[in-house]
Amino acid sequence: MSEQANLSPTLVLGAGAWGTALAMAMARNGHETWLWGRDKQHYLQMQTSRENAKYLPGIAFPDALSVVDDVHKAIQSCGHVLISVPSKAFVESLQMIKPMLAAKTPVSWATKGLAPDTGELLYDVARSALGESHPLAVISGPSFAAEVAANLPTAFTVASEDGDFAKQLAGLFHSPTLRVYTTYDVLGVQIGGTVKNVLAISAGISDGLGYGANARAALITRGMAEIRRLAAALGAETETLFGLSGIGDLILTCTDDQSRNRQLGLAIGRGLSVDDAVKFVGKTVEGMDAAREVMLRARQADIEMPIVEQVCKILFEGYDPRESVQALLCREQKAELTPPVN
Ligand SMILES: NC(=O)C1=CN([C@@H]2O[C@H](COP(=O)(O)OP(=O)(O)OC[C@H]3O[C@@H](n4cnc5c(N)ncnc54)[C@H](O)[C@@H]3O)[C@@H](O)[C@H]2O)C=CC1
Ligand SMILES: O=C(CO)COP(=O)(O)O
Repeated sequence: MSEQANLSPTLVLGAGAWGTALAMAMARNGHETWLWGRDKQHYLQMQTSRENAKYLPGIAFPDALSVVDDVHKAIQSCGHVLISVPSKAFVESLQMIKPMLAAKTPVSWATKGLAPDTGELLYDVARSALGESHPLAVISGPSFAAEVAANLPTAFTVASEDGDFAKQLAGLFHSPTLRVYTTYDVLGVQIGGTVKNVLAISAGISDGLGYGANARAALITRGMAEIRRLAAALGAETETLFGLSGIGDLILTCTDDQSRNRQLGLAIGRGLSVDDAVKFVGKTVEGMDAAREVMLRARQADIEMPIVEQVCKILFEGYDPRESVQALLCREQKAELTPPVN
């Protein structure tokens, strides 16, 4: 993509919390931004009230943000599409835009997760669905939608193999309250953003059981070791995992109750069944699907991810969370670091 290409207007697909917050951030910078959600009633509400009362109540849309109804027309005339739907709707969104997308229109997404069932990285899914002509990018990092919408200081990362696209996309968001970094390591950014959701469930379970700060710190640190193992096996840069989309997002979601993944874990740890905990949270919890898919990728790569494995056992096999903690503690003694072999 050339440095002069124009990304404006951006069409944001998915009027949930994160799509809306990202649309507001771009529009606040004066970039024309179109927001589309699939629900007609929701569209009418946003159109009339100039806010997204369902997900981000009380925060007015900037003037440069328009809510659009005719998605087909919008896809044909936008300069860039940003997808912000849950991972289970990602493929469906690509299929919807594909027939209408102009040949080289850049596509980015803020979805965190893997493709359902196959565990494919969304970058690979998007590349094979859309072909080679579209610049692609992933947005990820420690960023709760409500804080971005409220204009609180935030930093996140844009990853693309196309450096010009990464720079221009980052530029749409960059502001005195939003620092946006770029990277070429799309693999590392996606792995960090996916696995941290599973680990946030584990941290929530531990806190819900009443275990202390030591246990939480151990889960974060050993969870990071699991992310590193998977990332290394798939060919990501280790450095990425020490950045915003790795350790940054892991800390955020494991420690703050705004995280829906952590909320699910807390509810399970406090004694709700998994089904009741899902109902209780009542929001998008990406770590549920991700747990299964991450485990699939770990088995394919023949690496150990014991915390993710225990989360899967609790979520899908009816394990008692206390038994899972015991299983983790009773693993054979291990070295954290062994001396280099000369
Ligand atoms: N909320 C947050 O703070 C952040 C969320 N994310 C990620 O962004 C993605 C979206 O999350 P949220 O916006 O928070 O979820 P949300 O639950 O607030 O909203 C999801 C939206 O997607 C819509 N949707 C579902 N299927 C759709 C389809 N097939 N076509 C069009 N729209 C569809 C829903 O109607 C809903 O409006 C997730 O992968 C999440 O992990 C990433 C960073 C921050
Ligand atoms: O990814 C997020 C913040 O970076 C949002 O986390 P939750 O999906 O757990 O709420």
